[in-house]
Amino acid sequence: MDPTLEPLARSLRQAPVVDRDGYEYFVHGVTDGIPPIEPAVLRAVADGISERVDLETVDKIVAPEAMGIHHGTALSVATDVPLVVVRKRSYGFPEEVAVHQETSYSEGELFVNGVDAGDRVLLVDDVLSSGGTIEAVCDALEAVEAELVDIVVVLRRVDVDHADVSRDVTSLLDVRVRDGQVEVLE
Ligand SMILES: O=P(O)(O)OC[C@H]1O[C@H](OP(=O)(O)OP(=O)(O)O)[C@H](O)[C@@H]1O
Ligand SMILES: Nc1ncnc2[nH]cnc12
Repeated sequence: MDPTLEPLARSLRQAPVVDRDGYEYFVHGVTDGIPPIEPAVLRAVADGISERVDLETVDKIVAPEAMGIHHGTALSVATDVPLVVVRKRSYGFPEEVAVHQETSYSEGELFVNGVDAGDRVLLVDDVLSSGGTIEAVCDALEAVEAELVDIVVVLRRVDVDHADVSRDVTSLLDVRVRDGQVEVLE
């Protein structure tokens, strides 16, 4: 494992796991903003993404609300690449693209504004579970004719079926929940 990600891995192993209608949901600063996320972990995530993607080739970082925002922000501050937040609220702008989002435990609408045709985009999110969120945002980016440079998530759940994810997704760490605890794969 990337040694800079060791503190993140250690804290993940301590994360409480709660039941959301049968879905084992872990609660961690990366995915929930609670317990508090250490600045060193935020930096390690931003550094980890920067090491895996050539940010020189990216015009905009796109992050879905809510839990993509702190990672997108840390990366934007570190790289000077502008950040676009995909919102769960419509603004009614003529160029707005709405897509349906289905996660492992919820569904709703997502609204993309602020991405233009030809923009080279890096999509960043906290966690890939079913992949419904990533797929929905990618569909919206395709609709506005943005160029998707890469998709990076901090965590990929390998214990949830994401067979329907049609794009390559890079993760900093792969995790699963076993016996009520988060396991980090080496
Ligand atoms: O791979 P998936 O099954 O789509 O799950 C991953 C998504 O679920 C969570 O978002 P959620 O919409 O729950 O909202 P939040 O970020 O506001 O907590 C998380 O932040 C990801 O965006
Ligand atoms: N906080 C979380 N824990 C586990 N799986 C998730 N999928 C989306 N958010 C998650």
